[in-house]
Amino acid sequence: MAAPPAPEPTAEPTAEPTAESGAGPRLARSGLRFLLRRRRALAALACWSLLQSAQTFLMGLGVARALDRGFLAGDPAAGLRWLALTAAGVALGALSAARVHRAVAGLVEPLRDRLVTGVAEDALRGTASAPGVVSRLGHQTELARDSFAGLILVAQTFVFTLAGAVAGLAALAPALLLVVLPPLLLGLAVFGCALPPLARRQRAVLEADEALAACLGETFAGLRDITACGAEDRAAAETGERVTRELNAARALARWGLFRSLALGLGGHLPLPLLLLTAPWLLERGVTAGALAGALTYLSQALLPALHTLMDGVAGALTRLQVVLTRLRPVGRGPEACGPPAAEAAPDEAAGPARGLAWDAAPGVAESTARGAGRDAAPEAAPAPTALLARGVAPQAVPGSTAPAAGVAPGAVAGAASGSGAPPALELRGLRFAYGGRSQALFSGLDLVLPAGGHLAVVGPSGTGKSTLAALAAGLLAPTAGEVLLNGRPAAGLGAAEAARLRVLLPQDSYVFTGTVRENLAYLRPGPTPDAALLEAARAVGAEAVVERLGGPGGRVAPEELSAGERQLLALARAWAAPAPLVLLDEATCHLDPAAEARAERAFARRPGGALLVVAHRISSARRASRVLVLDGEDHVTGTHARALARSPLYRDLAAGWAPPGRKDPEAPRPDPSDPARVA
Ligand SMILES: Nc1ncnc2c1ncn2[C@@H]1O[C@H](COP(=O)(O)OP(=O)(O)OP(=O)(O)O)[C@@H](O)[C@H]1O
Repeated sequence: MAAPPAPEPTAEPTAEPTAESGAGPRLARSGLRFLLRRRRALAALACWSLLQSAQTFLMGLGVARALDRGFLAGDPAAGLRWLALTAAGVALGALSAARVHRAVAGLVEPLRDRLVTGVAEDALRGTASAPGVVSRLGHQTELARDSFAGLILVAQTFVFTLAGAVAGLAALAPALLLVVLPPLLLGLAVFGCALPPLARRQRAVLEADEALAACLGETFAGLRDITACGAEDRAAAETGERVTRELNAARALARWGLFRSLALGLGGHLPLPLLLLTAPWLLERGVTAGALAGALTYLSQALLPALHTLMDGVAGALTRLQVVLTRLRPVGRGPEACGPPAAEAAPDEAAGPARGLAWDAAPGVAESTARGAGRDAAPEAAPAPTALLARGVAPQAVPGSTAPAAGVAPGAVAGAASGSGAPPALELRGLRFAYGGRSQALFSGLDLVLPAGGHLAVVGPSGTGKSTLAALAAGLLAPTAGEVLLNGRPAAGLGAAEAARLRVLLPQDSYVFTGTVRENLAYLRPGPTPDAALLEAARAVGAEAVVERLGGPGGRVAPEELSAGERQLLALARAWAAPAPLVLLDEATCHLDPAAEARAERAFARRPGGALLVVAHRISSARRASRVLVLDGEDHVTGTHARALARSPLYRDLAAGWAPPGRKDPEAPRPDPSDPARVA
């Protein structure tokens, strides 16, 4: 069964993240309540801001009077006095700016205290993870404070500048207001309408960017597993989808950004030419040349910059504040990494706005879920390839691949038969390989045939190329010369997904991912798999106790809570349940004790029609195989255990101290007369 197709990237990002619908207005209301409870700080802010209004007021008035009563009236001294008064207003404004910042601090510091207290209390209650607490106590609360301060300053500057300019225009000539106010109000109305969608689009860009970053992080960290599972196409498709989503979100934001420009044009720029166009009409009604110049000063020096700051800053600050506050006290989900969409998340993770917002209450700032916390998620909670694997999409489901039929019994190998006529599971023809042109070749002309049902152990000292051989056999490395055939097909010509259908490679560090036991064990199987089949796989390799302890197929797997051996057992069960004809164990049982290792290897050797290549880290492992390949520098010896003993001094050394002579060997391999494994 093919996996459900990945959702088509939408032309426009979802306007409102579902779980956070209504969070904006609720934040605004609770923010207002927060401010109203601090009337003294508000009053101080208003008082000092009035001085800024006075500065604005004097700015245009001073220019007008300097012209009308000074320079144009032939009294330059009066003109200079008015200009001096205007300069004094500027000094007054500078003084008030410092006080305004202090008053703003009186409003925003309590917010930070409140946030810090809440996070600390959560940490003490043990409901927050350490990395999350550190980030929330530091970066996130600072971001909330800065965004809140920015919002207050932008709003305060605009309101008090507007008040000063309107008062000044009224003082110069009320007729000026008739020209200036209508476009200004129209611009503000347009901006007011565009602000909520703008903030949503800005938020969508932020979330798309975070999701892409999280997805890329997981993908890069899990590259080896992605390659081993043949999931490159899938990973590329998902990453590409995130890129497209971010692109679409950015385009949507840019489209809505046009309204911001329109609003600025109407409210800030249009009054200037209007004043010039209506100058004759205004002059007829007694407006002086100085008053006109003063009005132009108000527009260009005060209103336009204030509008610019408001329209540029408010949407971004609002969005940042909303995002940070909802994360500190989550009402929804954080950045979505490469993983199942929200609907697939565990119910506890998808919890909606059940809690209050960060403004309202110091205690109880909630721990984000591993997903909701985005980059704060405990790093160990979901190992790198998790998201890719957790999608439950087997590599066979990669578009374009030919998936084997669903419902293959565990341990039964799809398309493989041990009978005559079946192609070998693995064949190496004249294999030559060196890492780089100048390195010594690890293999030069190695021939090897591993038939369906065969069991080969690769042994040799460290660094002789055992893992390299496994990677070559898996098609993960390309030979310098010669050929690797998987099930009779050149590995070089296989797509990643097709190669993954023909072999499973288990490295020393086995990966399990956050999800259910079922998802972990069934990952390499196409289509739905009955639990009984998964339990059978677990039993076969000796993982039943781990599965039981985790709560059966539906139990949750937390990789960081498993020992290395337990992780290996789950990975072995997954490989055993896979329909691939060839299993390559590259020291994949190194964390198991000898008895557990023996049980797992025998289980793989018994897989009907399945071939096994084991990179052995214990000589007992080699003893169980029907053929042994001894890597000893340029010399390769292969054959049965007896033949290897006879022909390879190295193998004799490795086997020394093994079973005492004459003792019945419990690891003696089953007779395998049909196995034509050979090395030239
Ligand atoms: N990516 C690489 N680039 C260059 N040289 C490499 C690379 N990987 C491995 N080698 C070298 O190739 C040789 C064989 O490495 P390989 O890991 O296959 O040996 P091994 O027999 O599996 O060793 P061990 O038993 O210690 O795991 C070593 O000398 C190693 O340093």
